[in-house]
Amino acid sequence: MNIANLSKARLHWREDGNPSGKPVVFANSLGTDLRLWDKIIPLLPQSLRLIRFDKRGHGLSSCPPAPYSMDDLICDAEDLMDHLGLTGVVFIGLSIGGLIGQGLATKRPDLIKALVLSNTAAKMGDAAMWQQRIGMVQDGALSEMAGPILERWFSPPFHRTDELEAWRNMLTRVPQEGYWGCCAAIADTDLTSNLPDITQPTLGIAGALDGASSPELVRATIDRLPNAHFETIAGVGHLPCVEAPQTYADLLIPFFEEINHV
Ligand SMILES: O=C(O)CC1=CCC(=O)O1
Repeated sequence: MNIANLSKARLHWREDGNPSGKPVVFANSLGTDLRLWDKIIPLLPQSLRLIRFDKRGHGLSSCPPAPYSMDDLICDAEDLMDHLGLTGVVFIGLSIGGLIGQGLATKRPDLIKALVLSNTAAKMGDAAMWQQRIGMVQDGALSEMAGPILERWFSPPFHRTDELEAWRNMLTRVPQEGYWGCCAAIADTDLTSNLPDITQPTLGIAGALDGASSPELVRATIDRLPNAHFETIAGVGHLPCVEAPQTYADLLIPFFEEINHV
């Protein structure tokens, strides 16, 4: 098991592919850990160095006292990449992971060569909605909230699969403090004014049935980036890497080729 003891947190991370290959770093969504990418990793070129991590308060990483700021989450990812000696990274961030990616792209352009912004936006939801969610989680209601959250994560057909229960388990076992700490970071974040400065090549991905970040919302962010293009995956919700892994990989691989990252 790999644990990096960083300046503000201890992060659990995992590496697949070729340790000497070009680096790709994956960042997960709220309520998920690095297993979010389990189906994607084997579909990608194994010549790449494929690194994923549990953000603070999730998975096997430490759970510092909440609330967290987006700067904390960006700093954790930056520290991890520096700890691993990475440069020229393709950073793939889903949802809150995409907010981290947007922040890193302008803070550390030396580190981030290109971005995949999946099911994310420069601003996600409004502060009142997040404050309500924080209150409910602090009252111990994460299990009760799981139904509506899973409806945003997955399409109706996926809800009839045996896998759904496993994702419910992942979500409801997130430490309360880790979950609401990340909600607080999202509530306070609006990166809209940074978008024109994200000059790295970017692939935007949306899920046609995403109830958390609609294709219109994702597109509104991607359209403001100087060097980006946008794709929508049909029939999937907020976590297309889980519901349609082959389609997702079929978007990533040509993007890697286009930016000479294979
Ligand atoms: O839990 C949700 O509603 C989906 C989500 C919002 C931000 C994130 O990372 O996931």
